[in-house]
Amino acid sequence: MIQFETRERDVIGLGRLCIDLNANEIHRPMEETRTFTKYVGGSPANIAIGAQRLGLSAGFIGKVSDDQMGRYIVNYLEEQGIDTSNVVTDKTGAVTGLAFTEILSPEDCSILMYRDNVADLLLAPSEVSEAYVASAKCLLLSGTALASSPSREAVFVALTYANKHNTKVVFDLDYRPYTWKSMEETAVYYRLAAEKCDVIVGTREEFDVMETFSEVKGDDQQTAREWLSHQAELVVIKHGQDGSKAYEKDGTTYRSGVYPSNVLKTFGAGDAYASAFIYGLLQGWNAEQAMSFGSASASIVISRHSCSEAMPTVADIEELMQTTTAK
Ligand SMILES: Nc1ncnc2c1ncn2[C@@H]1O[C@H](COP(=O)(O)OP(=O)(O)OP(=O)(O)O)[C@@H](O)[C@H]1O
Ligand SMILES: O=C(O)C[C@@H](O)[C@H](O)C(=O)CO
Repeated sequence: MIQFETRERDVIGLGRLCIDLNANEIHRPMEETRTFTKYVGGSPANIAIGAQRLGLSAGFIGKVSDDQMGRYIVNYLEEQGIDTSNVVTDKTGAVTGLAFTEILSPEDCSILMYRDNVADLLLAPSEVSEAYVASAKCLLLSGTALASSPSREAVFVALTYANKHNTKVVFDLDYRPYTWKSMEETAVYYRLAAEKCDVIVGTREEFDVMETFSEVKGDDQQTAREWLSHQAELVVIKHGQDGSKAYEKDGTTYRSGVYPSNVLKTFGAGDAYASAFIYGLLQGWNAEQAMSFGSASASIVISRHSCSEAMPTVADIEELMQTTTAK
């Protein structure tokens, strides 16, 4: 079980704050889409919003554009009760990343990302506060924040502060290929970060990317052995509809099934899972209980149109777990 310090704040997200534009006309290609609904997006933003929705106290370290979109994001975070004191506004004319989503079918969804000159990757090392990182029980790091400088260096400064103050780091790999120059670059920086993290969460495919230069070749137990040999106390490997597995340093392993869902769209599952999983760890639950809570949260979010706005409450999750059986 992960032991957290007693702190002012439960979790601080670090990474991108973006806008999701989810097609309203579902089950058709985006070429035929006329209208979208705007939501706050960005995986770490979704996770922080999900955590706050579950009653945790969340904050964020990030950078937004100096325009209506940036202000929309900050306003929304504040409406949710999330601390935005460490969300800075870019002054170089950078823009907000846009994620246009296409829902062709429950199984066939895609995301078109506009991420040129985005503000979130301009977060500077000097904009990461040591005291702020030290004020939280855990830091939620999105792997995409490592995709380019200066955000990359800001991440490593945040990791230094977190390790110094025993702020536990949850590293959600969140691999988004369109943000990286190459898979090799991703592998190098993911490894450097993962070796300084306490919990690592990713899909099998995301671990495969991180293990590009490793002996490990797609085997969950070898993956766990690799990353638990560093600082990590817990490695969680997600397998979509096949559920997820968790591995601890002492060899304990856990498995979680999935809760049947009336799937509208599949994206957002990982963010819902991560926020509820972090909630479980912070309650002192074991990994199996936390994973199950995460799976139930994911089942709810993929049945709804949004990601951030769809994040459930504890009551929502508990009701689903009481009325549905995971498989
Ligand atoms: N079709 C589904 N039905 C029910 N639960 C699902 C489904 N797909 C995913 N989940 C749940 O969500 C969790 C995370 O999903 P997945 O493994 O796809 O991660 P991910 O790829 O990070 O998600 P995302 O699609 O948001 O990027 C799974 O472990 C499972 O519990
Ligand atoms: O993380 C992104 O940049 C895209 C998200 O905003 C979107 O909601 C999603 O893919 C959730 O996983």
